[in-house]
Amino acid sequence: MQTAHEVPDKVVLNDELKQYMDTSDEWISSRTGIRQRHVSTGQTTADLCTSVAQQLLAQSGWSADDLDFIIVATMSPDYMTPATAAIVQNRIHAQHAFAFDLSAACSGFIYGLRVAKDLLAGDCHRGLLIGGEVLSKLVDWQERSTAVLFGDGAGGVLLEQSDETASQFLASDLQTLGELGDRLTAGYQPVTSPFATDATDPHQRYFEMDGRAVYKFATHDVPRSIERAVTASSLMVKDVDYFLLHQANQRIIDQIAKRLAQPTDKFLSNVANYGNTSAASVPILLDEAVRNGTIQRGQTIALSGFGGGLTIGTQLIQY
Ligand SMILES: O=C(O)C1CCN(c2ccc(-c3cc(CO)ccc3Cl)cn2)CC1
Repeated sequence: MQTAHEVPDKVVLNDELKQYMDTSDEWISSRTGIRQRHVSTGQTTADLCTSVAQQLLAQSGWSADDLDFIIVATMSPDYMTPATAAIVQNRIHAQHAFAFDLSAACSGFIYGLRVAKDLLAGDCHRGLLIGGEVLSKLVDWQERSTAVLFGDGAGGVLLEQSDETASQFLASDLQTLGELGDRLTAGYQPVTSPFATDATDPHQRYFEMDGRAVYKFATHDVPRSIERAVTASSLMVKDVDYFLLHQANQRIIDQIAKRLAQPTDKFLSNVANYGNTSAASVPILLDEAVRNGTIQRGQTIALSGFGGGLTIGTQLIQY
């Protein structure tokens, strides 16, 4: 499993946000653990994902012609159509790959791992799964409760059909709580036409979040998802070497560690540097942990995403 990531060069420190809203480094860092985030100055989700795809091919030695599929997990695509994955497919000239986007917000990369695993169990031999976001275009930069939380970036993996890859994927647990969907919304597109007479949904294009509700959901339901995946893998929570959770908020990560009764040093974290990058957060964290040697071959890793939908996804892997 090759890993790679790409973030915009522009770094915005917490204190720089004081120019746009009433906030402070102290509030942001104490309540979220975030100290900075990378923000696009013009790069699109497709741009970031294309860079990740090019890195993955260069690292693996495979050519774009060898790819059977490209999946981009994103809640911030460049267009409704073409899919961001299709833009990437064109740019890297992966002429034999079918390409599609997957929309599951912060669980998108984990949902994508399940889809990719099933494709590789069939007639597909090689593919890319990339989580990519430019959330800065979905943020109301005057709304301090949400604007301080998010960042831009992309991360991904090149997966191949092999006995090793098949054995790497242990159990997964994917859940959607649609009844809580309105607790976290972004990118609403109202019905507009000469015939539109009914009142449209009050939601808007920018992020809106019931922080308390999403916080409670994350701290209650994510531990349960991890426990289901671990049990289904005939393992115990203590057998997991590292937990790579969606990087939304350090207090949430610490609370999940407490509920699982596991030491916090098993829970890798880079939320301080990137903020919440939704579908990109787990693959960025995975790539950094592989590159800095934290994650070693043979270790048991729990990958968990959670957020919009509301969704949860946990994938256990034997790295
Ligand atoms: O302490 C405070 O006042 C607030 C309390 C609420 N907080 C939250 C709450 C939820 C999220 C969040 C967001 C997403 C969206 O991708 C997904 C998953 C989560 Cl768990 C992030 N922060 C921030 C600090």
